[in-house]
Amino acid sequence: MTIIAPSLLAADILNLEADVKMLETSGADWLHIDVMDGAFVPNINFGPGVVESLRKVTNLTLDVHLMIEKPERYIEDFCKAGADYITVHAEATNHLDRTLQLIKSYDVKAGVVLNPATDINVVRYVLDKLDMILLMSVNPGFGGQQFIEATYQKLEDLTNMIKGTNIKIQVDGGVNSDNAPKLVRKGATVLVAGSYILKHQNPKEAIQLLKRP
Ligand SMILES: O=C(CO)[C@H](O)[C@H](O)COP(=O)(O)O
Ligand SMILES: [Co+2]
Repeated sequence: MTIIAPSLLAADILNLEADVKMLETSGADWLHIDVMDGAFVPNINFGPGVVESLRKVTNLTLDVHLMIEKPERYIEDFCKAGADYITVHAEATNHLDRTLQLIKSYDVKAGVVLNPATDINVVRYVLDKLDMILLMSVNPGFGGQQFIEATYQKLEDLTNMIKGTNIKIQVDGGVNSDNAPKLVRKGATVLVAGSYILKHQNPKEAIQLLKRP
């Protein structure tokens, strides 16, 4: 069954707890928390304090997507705040292997994120340290962007590369009920969707449509 992770980037920040409860009752499996530093991406939002507050109000898996330069500086803070998964951009650190080891030292699940133009070969020699690989299907920094079609081929190539492992493949950016079935067919196991779910008039129906095989 595909895991659906609504992105809180599209939530009502002044009513975050209400949106979290609504997503729980609507069938969300995880919560995807986008963290942006205004340097790696041209936007700024949540820090570890928000993750800590979310941890107090939900038992859903907290999936933290770090869009920050040198993420190794903040791994301890996000692990202690209660993250279940932390994904770091391969493009944002000079020490990917060491950063993944650091995440795992806190007994938190570790993942690598690849921007649309980044080759999948950058994860080839760290597969043993990965619980998840996140393919960005938009350029990171903003919600509500259009899905990049080249993601399908990249996903197919990545699915072949990790065959025989338990690594999850997550796709993030412009995901909706039109592209979800093809993404799942090509190997995606976790779908992130912000605008599609949170701007839908019936988020429960939106989540069901994304889960449809
Ligand atoms: O990482 C992200 C942006 O950098 C978001 O998770 C992503 O854009 C989700 O939003 P949407 O589904 O609206 O595209
Ligand atoms: Co994201």
